[in-house]
Order: sequence, then structure tokens, then C-alpha cells
Amino acid sequence: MPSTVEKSYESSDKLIVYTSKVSKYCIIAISYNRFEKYCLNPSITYRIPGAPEELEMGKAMIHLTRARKVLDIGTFTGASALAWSLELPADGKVISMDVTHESLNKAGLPILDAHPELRKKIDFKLGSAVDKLKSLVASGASGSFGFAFIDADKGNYSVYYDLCMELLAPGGALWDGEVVEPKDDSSKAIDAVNRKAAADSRVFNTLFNIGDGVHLIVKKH
Ligand SMILES: C[S@@+](CC[C@H](N)C(=O)[O-])C[C@H]1O[C@@H](n2cnc3c(N)ncnc32)[C@H](O)[C@@H]1O
Repeated sequence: MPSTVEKSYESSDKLIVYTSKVSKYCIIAISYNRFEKYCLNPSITYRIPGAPEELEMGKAMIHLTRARKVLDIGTFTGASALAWSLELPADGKVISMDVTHESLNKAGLPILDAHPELRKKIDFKLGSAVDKLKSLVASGASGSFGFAFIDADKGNYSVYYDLCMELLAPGGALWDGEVVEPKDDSSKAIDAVNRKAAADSRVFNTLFNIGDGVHLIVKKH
């Protein structure tokens, strides 16, 4: 039987459509539909922004953990970074990283430029996320982040997991953006990090049927 877990904007499932209608997606106020429209362009490699329900759930985690600093691994258009910035206090910071800023420049920055109060909370870093995370560790930032969202190249998920565990404070939440049955190299890499978290006594972990599946991992106190 095919999986019924999918992002709300791709779904015709009545329950998913209903729950997404009832949920209040604050990011829509900041033009989520503009991000979606950009992503419909067939020339875009990564056409998938985080689904609104995933971004809203992440925002709830930022609120619950009272995070002041957030890691956003995989910027793409900037939609997820923007969502986290909405929930952070005025002096909060999102460190968002990507190997390209093409989609950010075309889709996210024009939206953020109209919201300087959000733009100032986001530090967009260009380059390999592994290198950027290692630099943060080297700069003494270990244990200082309250929330991390992993949503980039699947082959590096295990490395991202280890580096985020180092950078997160106890009680911090790690959010791994996709869960699928292991078939190809990407889904096998996601499955491997899911099993790694499940076997890691330093964390609580649970898989949610939200969007196309989300793994929430919380570093224990
Ligand atoms: C699924 S998209 C991210 C979506 C975004 N988080 C959102 O919610 O809109 C994945 C992104 O990861 C980036 N990426 C791929 N490999 C990377 C790497 N080694 N380091 C940093 N970013 C990478 C891609 O360029 C792409 O923009």
C-alpha cells in the first residue's frame, strides 16, 4: 500500500487537506504562497520548500525550547529560515547555510527585504554546511543552539546529526526533515540517521506523520 504521509500542498487526502485548512500557518502572512509559486518552476532543482505544517511544528518547538539560536541546514528559498525568525526574540539568530544562494536571492530575499525586523535575525552563510557547522564548533559555539533543522543533502545527514548534537544545548531539539522507506541512496541515508537517533541514549526521539514525515530528536538534560 502506498504511503499516505505527504506534504499538505501535494495531498488530495481529505484528512490532510482538512488538518492543513484548520491549522493557522503564520508564514502564510509572509507569503508562503510566493515561495510555493517560485518552487513550481520546473527549472528549479529542489522544488520543495518545507511544508507549512512542518514549519509550524518547528516554530512550536522553538517556542517550547525557548531557543534563541537556531541552525537551519539547507536554506533553499529561505522559507524555513524565515519561519524560525518569526518565532525568535528580537535578539535571536538563525544561522542558515547552503551551497547556493540562487533561490534565496530570487525568492526569499525580496520577501525578507520588506521585513527588516526578521531579516536582521538571519545570518545566511554560503558554502558546505559541514564546513560551516565545523567552524561553529571551532569558534566555541558548542552547546549554544536551542533548535536545529536538517533539510539538505541526505548523504551528510549522519555528519549533520553528530555536529548538531555537539552544537545543541541540553533540551535542544533537532529536526530531521524527511522520513521515507529506504530504497535509494538518499532514503537509505535518512533511514541510517533515524536508526542512529533511535539507538542514541543521549536523546529522546519520535517520528511524526507530519508533512512527508518528520523525526523529532531532543537532546536530554
Ligand atoms: C530541500 S532544500 C531546503 C528547503 C528549505 N529548508 C525550506 O524549508 O525551504 C535543500 C537545500 O540543501 C542545499 N544543499 C545541498 N547540499 C548541501 C551542502 N552540502 N551544504 C549545504 N547545503 C546543501 C541545496 O542547495 C538545497 O537548497
